[in-house]
Amino acid sequence: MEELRELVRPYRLHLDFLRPENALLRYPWEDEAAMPPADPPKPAPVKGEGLARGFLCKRTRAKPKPASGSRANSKAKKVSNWDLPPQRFEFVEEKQIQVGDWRGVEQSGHVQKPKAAEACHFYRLPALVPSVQSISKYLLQNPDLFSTELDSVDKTPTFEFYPFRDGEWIDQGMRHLLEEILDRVMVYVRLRYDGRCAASDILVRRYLPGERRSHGVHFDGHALVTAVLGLTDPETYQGGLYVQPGPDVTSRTYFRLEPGDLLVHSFDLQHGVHVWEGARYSIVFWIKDSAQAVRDRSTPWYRRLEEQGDADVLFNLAQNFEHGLFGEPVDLAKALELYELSAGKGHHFAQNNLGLIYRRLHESSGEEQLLRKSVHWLKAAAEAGFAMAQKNLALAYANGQGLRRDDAQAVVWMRKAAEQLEVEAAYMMGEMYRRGCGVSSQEGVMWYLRSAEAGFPKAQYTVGMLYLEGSGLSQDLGKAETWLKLAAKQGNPEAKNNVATLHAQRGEVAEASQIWEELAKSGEPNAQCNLGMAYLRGAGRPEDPDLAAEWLRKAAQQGHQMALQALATL
Ligand SMILES: O=C(O)CCC(=O)C(=O)O
Ligand SMILES: [Fe+2]
Repeated sequence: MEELRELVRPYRLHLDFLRPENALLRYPWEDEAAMPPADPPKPAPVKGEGLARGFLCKRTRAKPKPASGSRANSKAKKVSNWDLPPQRFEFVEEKQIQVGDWRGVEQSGHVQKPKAAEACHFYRLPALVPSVQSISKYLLQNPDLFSTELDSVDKTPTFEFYPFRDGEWIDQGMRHLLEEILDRVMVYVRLRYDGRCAASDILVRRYLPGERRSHGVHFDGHALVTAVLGLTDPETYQGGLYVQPGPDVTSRTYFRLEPGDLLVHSFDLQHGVHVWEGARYSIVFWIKDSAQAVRDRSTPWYRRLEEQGDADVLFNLAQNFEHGLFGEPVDLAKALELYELSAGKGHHFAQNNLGLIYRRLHESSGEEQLLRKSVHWLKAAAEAGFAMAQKNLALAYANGQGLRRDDAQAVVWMRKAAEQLEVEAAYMMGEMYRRGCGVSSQEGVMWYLRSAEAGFPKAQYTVGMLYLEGSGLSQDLGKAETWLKLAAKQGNPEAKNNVATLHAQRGEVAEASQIWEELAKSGEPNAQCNLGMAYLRGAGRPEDPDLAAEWLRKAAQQGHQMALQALATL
């Protein structure tokens, strides 16, 4: 055994964070009696991963923790949104309805649109489906149906599964279980919205501990109507589907959905999902205004409604023109015109998008006035309280894009976004600590933990590394491995590499090489180097100098220093 350890020792160096140049600060804040060193070591700059390219904060020293009893400590502490229980939406109106052969109750609710006279209406049909047990059983028995592919926006796995797509059944097992339910949903939707409505997609989502458990606030712009079927007992989890009519989290309320309850809303409902505790499953039905729209994958209702000037319609249509979606051509001039109209009506999503588009246009043209417009709109949305814009404004301050570079302001705005239960912003607060932007170590680690607990893979990886190193958290190899495994399960390549490394350090070289091989084939340089070493030393792989050289070369071509050194000794 000792011999194997000896063989795999170099792998330890491949743990990214353990390389001297990436070493984390160590502050003994866990020990109440101890104070941080008077002159703490400067944090090492870390390359741009995680934040926008070019992000590099000035190095600042972490401030010593105030001694207990000091003024700072005795100030009444504001309760964080992260510690408040989710607030529930209460339906007050209800009436008896008949949907085909189903008689039941329709509950109506609405929220006022910000800065507009209109309200957005939605409905809950309690117990539309008498039992969802067989569906839940099917989903539990087939966990692999859920995709671990990465979301195009935030690059984390989605854990979603489409049994029905573009008007066609894909999964016959689910067809058997859902066909009658879909019929019932459609009878209701046609009565309530438009007699020609047709189902476009059905999506099953899961939100499990350790996995992604939040979808930021958004519109379902591709569907005229969305219906969400509850599958999980709401007593067993906290949070869930929420409506957020205003720009900020304080306007957010959560829908209680018993298994079998249906919640129905239109394209202009600002909503999202955040699950604090427990596990939740849901089924989402996306419905268009005609069978033709399903066939064409189009959203014709926006063109029909455009003239009425609703800010949500203008925003959704602008997105279609910006990206050439749903049958519209890419037309940036038209997109800008619509975004401007929507932003002028106070639409914070439109304002945020304008901020980003104007910055892109500035980058390609060099026109200063475009950058001023970008900052104007980002600030408008951020000051209104919109977390996405606050995050973008923070990065603009950190990178000096259109604003004088200002780390303190970057932290202020990122903290505001993170306080709104934004898992990526929370992770970035941790990064800001690690990059020496003036976030205390205590606060930085707290944000990493919040983000990790909410399922954000990069934060899970980082928390794993903090436990491994005993940096900021007391060293705990068990917890380290648990967090690294969670991040690895969500596809984080560095975490997979380090889980393999931990196996290797215990002498479990077969398991280690297996993981490295998979990862190396996907192009991860640390794993390529480690696999090369495994072939070189015959650890977990037959000794094979040719294969060793091949993998080491692949890693070296990506600039991997260890691989370069190892190659030089061959
Ligand atoms: O899971 C849910 O309840 C809804 C998810 C959602 O909003 C979406 O998929 O667009
Ligand atoms: Fe949605």
